Amino acid sequence: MANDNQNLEKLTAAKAAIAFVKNNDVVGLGTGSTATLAIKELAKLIKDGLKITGVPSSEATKKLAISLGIPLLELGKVRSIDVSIDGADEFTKELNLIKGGGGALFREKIMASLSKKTIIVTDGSKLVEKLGAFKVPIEVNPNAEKYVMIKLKKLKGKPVKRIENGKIFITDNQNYIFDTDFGLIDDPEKLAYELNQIDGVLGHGIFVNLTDIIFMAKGDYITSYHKNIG
Ligand SMILES: O=C(CO)[C@H](O)[C@H](O)COP(=O)(O)O
Repeated sequence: MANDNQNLEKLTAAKAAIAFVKNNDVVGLGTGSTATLAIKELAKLIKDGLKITGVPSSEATKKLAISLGIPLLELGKVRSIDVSIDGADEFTKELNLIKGGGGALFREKIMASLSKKTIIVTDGSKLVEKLGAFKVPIEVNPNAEKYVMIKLKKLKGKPVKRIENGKIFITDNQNYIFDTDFGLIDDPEKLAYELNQIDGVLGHGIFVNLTDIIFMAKGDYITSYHKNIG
């Protein structure tokens, strides 16, 4: 459970990202508590006259955006997104991420892939030296449950099917999530590639080469991490 300081940090990071949204932009709307704060800030600007079209990355975000009166386009119908704002469960200074704590990783990855600029917003607890303390969420078609389990174990993963409130967690795409412990991950790009090769895996929470800027707020300070374009 986030404490008050963490909530304040999330809001600070969210506000820093909102400054990148311009009039008439198509804006990718992330999922989770930090993205929610960004979406609420965006809604305030819309009330003050900013014109944008949002693209939600989950059914929960869609519901929130509709309740705030944000005009929307479906993710599957857009060719390009100007800027997207989302949270993360872990990140490194190389701008590699683990996402999917909320189970929205597949649509979040499509959103990031369509985005000209992807901005990640976090409180001070998400920066790590190496990814992997947070178990990698993997979205699995139920028909491939046992097959994918075997494949993940071959990759030295320890998958656990996600349960929430005593029930099997079902994603917006009607799939399972396997939270998978790979230990600390030396080569996220390699693991991402290997997971992509498994039939029955719709997506996974390792995001490599998909982020442009990360705003992390810690206490009174905000730090930004930028993609190395040199
Ligand atoms: O990937 C996500 C949802 O699938 C979230 O962005 C991630 O879990 C971070 O959430 P929060 O901002 O609540 O800490």
